[in-house]
Amino acid sequence: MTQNSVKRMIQQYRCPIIVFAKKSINSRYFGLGSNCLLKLPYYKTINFVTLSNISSNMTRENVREKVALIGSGNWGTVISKIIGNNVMRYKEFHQEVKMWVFEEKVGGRNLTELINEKHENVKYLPGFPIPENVKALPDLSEVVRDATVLVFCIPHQFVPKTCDQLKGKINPKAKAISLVKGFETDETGIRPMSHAISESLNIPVCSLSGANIANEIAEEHFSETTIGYNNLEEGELFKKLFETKYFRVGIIDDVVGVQLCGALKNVIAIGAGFVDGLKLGENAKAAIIRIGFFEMKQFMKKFYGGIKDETFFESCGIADVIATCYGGRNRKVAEKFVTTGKSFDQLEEELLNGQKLQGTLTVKEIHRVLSSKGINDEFKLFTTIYRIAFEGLPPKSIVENID
Ligand SMILES: NC(=O)c1ccc[n+]([C@@H]2O[C@H](COP(=O)([O-])OP(=O)(O)OC[C@H]3O[C@@H](n4cnc5c(N)ncnc54)[C@H](O)[C@@H]3O)[C@@H](O)[C@H]2O)c1
Ligand SMILES: O=P(O)(O)OC[C@H](O)CO
Repeated sequence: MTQNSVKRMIQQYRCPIIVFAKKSINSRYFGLGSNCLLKLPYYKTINFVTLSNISSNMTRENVREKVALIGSGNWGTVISKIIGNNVMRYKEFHQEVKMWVFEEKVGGRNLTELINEKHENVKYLPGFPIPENVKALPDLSEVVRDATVLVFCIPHQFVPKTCDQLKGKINPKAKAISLVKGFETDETGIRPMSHAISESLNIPVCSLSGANIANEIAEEHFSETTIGYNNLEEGELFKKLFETKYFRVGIIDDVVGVQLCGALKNVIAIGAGFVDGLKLGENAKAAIIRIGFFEMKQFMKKFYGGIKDETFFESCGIADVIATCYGGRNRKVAEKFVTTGKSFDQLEEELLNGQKLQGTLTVKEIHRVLSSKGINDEFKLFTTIYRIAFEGLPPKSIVENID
């Protein structure tokens, strides 16, 4: 092998690491220096190691994270664009992203085939290109095989079953981040998605949530988001994976707080939609936002110790309440609930083309917890929203039943 053939190999295979079988045959032997001498755009350094010292040389720096994206709905697809581009920018990551698609037929063809052929999710995010290094797959096991980073972005009702399917299939050293806006409940309280995933798969889980209406971010309009971490190193790695010029990432050591805000703001959005349907104007909507924000904070503090006050003033907190009460799907469908008198299930089916509401389920889930604890009176807005949505209370009660 000549110096030129080694260079060609590096370029052809985009190698970040070159392993030499014999100690005597090393990078100097080829006149390549002890580390990277080629100014290639895709790696900052190329690591030359010999087989004999490969294990000691394989530091965190040169073991690249393989990213699997679990989900490909409206937000999942925007995220595939962001992380697909970012893994190409940083040497910490392997350059392919495998994306799990819950397979379905679109125009008689498999959605995975359409995504891989057109590099576009024609059903959940039509009109926006997906980077070519994002590979859509219908088989969950194949998506997570070898992955060291799992990004969960599916509606919260599908998380338990998806985790069941993942048991025993993932890399035990993997780490995850949940972009899911929802939680699990039972009579005793709530279980954040990060805990549900972590307990099911025995891996650490961070969270990401913010004022993030997917289509606006697909357009690359400026927005912010918040990552909640337990371990700073993981928080910083995830920031690298997600941040772009138009998608600014703040990090805070409050995994639970970040994601609970993301779940509960959907309840407030339903209240805001009722106000819009009733045409009560902006003052009334601002009042619902204020009271909703207060109940959200009370609820979180009651059910979880350790949530930081600062979290409520990050993108995941007040900013997401505002964004979702003006531009989200929960708001839109709640408005139609008032103006058409149809049920939420019917409207979801008719208006969202397969996309899922998270707020209606969360309204039911928190009502169950509040009822079992006998504390509905402490959460008058949340309780009224439940009763309008599911017990036939007139929508105008939204402003009559609150103090
Ligand atoms: N869309 C947004 O603007 C937005 C922004 C931030 C966060 N989120 C959150 O991200 C999460 C994912 O939402 P989304 O917008 O990507 O999805 P979506 O609502 O657009 O689409 C629903 C997805 O669920 C999939 N699905 C249907 N049945 C399934 C099943 N049985 N098992 C697994 N998957 C199934 C569909 O294939 C589709 O990919 C939600 O918690 C949502 O609140 C959404
Ligand atoms: O469309 P929604 O109501 O699910 O809200 C979308 C995002 O969560 C807003 O941040």
